[in-house]
Parts: sequence; structure tokens; C-alpha cells
Amino acid sequence: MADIVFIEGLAVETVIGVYDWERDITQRLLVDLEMAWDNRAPGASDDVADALDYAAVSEFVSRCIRQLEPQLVERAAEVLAAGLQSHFGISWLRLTLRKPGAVPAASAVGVRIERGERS
Ligand SMILES: Nc1nc2c(c(=O)[nH]1)N=C([C@H](O)[C@@H](O)CO)CN2
Repeated sequence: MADIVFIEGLAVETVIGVYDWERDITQRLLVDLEMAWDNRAPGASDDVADALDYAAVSEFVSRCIRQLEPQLVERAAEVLAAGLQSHFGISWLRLTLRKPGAVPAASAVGVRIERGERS
């Protein structure tokens, strides 16, 4: 099963960073997500209840990161991946977190992780 539901470039304004000055401001994180999901059922029923609702996932991602206020993007990625898998029953996901502006000479820096089994 190779079906995917994806979200690209979801912007989240949050406290994040390891330095003191970063704890007093918010910065933008950009989230890309690919999530394994069998899209045959929603394709047949035309019912969002059968789908992995990308609007609900986007809201979960934003709320989770803002509540966490992590120091590292790695921490945000791990907590987010575990929360998404458990809350939505996602068997496999690939998550990219970009922190644009963190390194001025780079367009973005960040992490990419994959968790779970891709059946
Ligand atoms: N691998 C990482 N390296 C760094 C991180 C991070 O989250 N993961 N964070 C910082 C600072 O917060 C930086 O973004 C400030 O510009 C440094 N390195």
C-alpha cells in the first residue's frame, strides 16, 4: 500500500531554540509531512470520516509544537511523530521540520525523520 496524505509548508509560529534570546521571541517553523494512509475507502465513500483529515492533522501539528516550546527541532520532530502516530493511527510517516532564518546563509536548516513501518 503506497498511498500518502501529505501536508507541505505548514507554518507554525512558536518559541523554539537553545539560546536565551530565542526563549523571548517566536520563530517560524515550516512543517512537511507525508503519512501512509489507505485512500481506497475515502475514495469509494467520499466521506471525510474514512480519510486522514489533513485539516485536523494540521491543527494537531500547530497545537502540539506551540505547547511544547522545544529547544531543539529534533525534540519537536520526535514528540510530533509519536503524537501523530498514536492520535491518528498513522503506521508510517516522514516529517521534515525547517527553521528558516536560523542560519542566515542558508535558506533553511532542520531535520527529517521517518517513523514506523511502511507496509
Ligand atoms: N541539530 C540542531 N542544531 C541546532 C539547533 C537545533 O534545534 N538542532 N538549534 C540551534 C539554535 O536554536 C539555532 O537555531 C539558533 O540560530 C543551533 N543548532
